[in-house]
Amino acid sequence: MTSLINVKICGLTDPADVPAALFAGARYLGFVFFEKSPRHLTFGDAAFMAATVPMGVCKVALTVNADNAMLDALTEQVPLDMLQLHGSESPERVVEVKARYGLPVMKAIGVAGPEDLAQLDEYGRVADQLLIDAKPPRDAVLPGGNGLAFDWRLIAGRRWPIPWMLAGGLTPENVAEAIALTGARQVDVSSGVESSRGVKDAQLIANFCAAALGEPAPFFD
Ligand SMILES: O=C(O)c1ccccc1NCC(=O)[C@H](O)[C@H](O)COP(=O)(O)O
Repeated sequence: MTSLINVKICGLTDPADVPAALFAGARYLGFVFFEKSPRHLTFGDAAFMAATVPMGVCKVALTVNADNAMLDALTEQVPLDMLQLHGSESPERVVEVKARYGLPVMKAIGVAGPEDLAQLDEYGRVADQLLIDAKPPRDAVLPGGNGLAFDWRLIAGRRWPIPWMLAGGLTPENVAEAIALTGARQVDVSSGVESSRGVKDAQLIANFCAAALGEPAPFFD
């Protein structure tokens, strides 16, 4: 039976992370292009990993306030299926990026309180998908990938204009509850499937996907 939940494993850093995520059933793989991140990839490394991803699995490039020169080089050198804009890109910039690269755009929105929810409708008019993440702390180095959750009750029962993904502090232990509470049909994880910062763990990836998909987790010896 096909599961109704799509999982995105974000911040793959090792070529072995690709088969680990695919075996676990992930439908989206995220590659980070942000130099301050422990998950940052060169275009060459990302292209090598992306070449091993079968059709039907979405290769997502995550960028932060990237300019056209950076995105031109990225899209020329790495085969991609989606761009994730994880900075303070305006709705106008989302429209521009969609038109220039012809790729679907997922806009990340940081949520900490009810005041952050108005922008969901605004970006819902221009993006192809939304990624609803925890707003980073004021002094955070990274705008995402911090392993922090937000209060899921803020978005429980919400009506969504476009497909969306729940992110932020998800783990194998809490993802089923997060899905039940928010009604998310897509979930994203990075820190929650790492053995140390920036290092993905095949068992944790399997545990996360199994918990999200409502299946028993396989055990790797
Ligand atoms: O993951 C990063 O290093 C990163 C760096 C810069 C901007 C965004 C980043 N990650 C964004 C993601 O899509 C993460 O998967 C999402 O924030 C959830 O992360 P986590 O809370 O660690 O599961």
